[in-house]
Amino acid sequence: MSDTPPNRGDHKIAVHAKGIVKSFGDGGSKLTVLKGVDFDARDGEIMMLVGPSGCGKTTLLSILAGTLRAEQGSIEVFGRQIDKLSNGVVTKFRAENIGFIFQSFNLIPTLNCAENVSVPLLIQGVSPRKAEAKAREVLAQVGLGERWKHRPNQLSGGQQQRVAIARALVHEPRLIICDEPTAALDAKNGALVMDLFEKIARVPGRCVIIVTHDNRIFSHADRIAQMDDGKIVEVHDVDRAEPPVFHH
Ligand SMILES: Nc1ncnc2c1ncn2[C@@H]1O[C@H](COP(=O)(O)OP(=O)(O)OP(=O)(O)O)[C@@H](O)[C@H]1O
Repeated sequence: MSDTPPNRGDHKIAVHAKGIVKSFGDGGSKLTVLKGVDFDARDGEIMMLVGPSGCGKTTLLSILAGTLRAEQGSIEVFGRQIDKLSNGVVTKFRAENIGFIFQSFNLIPTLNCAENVSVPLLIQGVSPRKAEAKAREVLAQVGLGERWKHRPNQLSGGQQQRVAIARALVHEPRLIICDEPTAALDAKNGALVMDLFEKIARVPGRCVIIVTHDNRIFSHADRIAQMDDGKIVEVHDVDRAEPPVFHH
């Protein structure tokens, strides 16, 4: 696509969210989860988002990915203001530009791994044969080359998580948004996946945003935003040699 990320200060900004407010429910049961979130992620970086359970991280990710609408605030993704787009246009924008890895994997149980991973390519009109070949290539990159014919229920939780990661990466989206991508992974596979994210994020025009509680992966971040009670309270630059420790 032709949108160019805007420059802010010395950095190109891939994602710029300002004043995001989001509530669930109404009347007496109304819960305001995001209370004016300002959040930036730069072009070419891995940005992590941490914070206590229930502080609004997943809600913010869903709004950045355009799967949930904010009540107030603006969101630019690679220079495109997605909060102003109609549902249909946002869905198309997401399909072309965003890979979303959900906490719950959301794999289709009746499809095998390669078919699951092919879905974003098929949506873009790639032929099934080409889509499956590309899907198998990406499955091999996440260490599941031999398992492409398995159905999700024939895989462990960690293997399913890697299939979900392959599906989010297969169409080479510019923005990858991940909710706890390493939660079900052992150290070896967690490192494999993070290496892959690093390769992706470092390419200009790309960006990876990760919500995580996994302090084993903090050293892979360029910056870490800390969230509390519906707001970003601090943003740290990461010292690779001495990644920060957060307590939840
Ligand atoms: N669809 C919804 N309807 C009502 N309440 C919701 C909905 N989605 C989230 N919430 C509430 O919003 C709050 C924030 O949830 P969210 O999932 O964003 O938190 P989180 O920081 O990602 O938590 P965790 O680290 O436990 O995943 C929680 O109190 C949750 O119960």
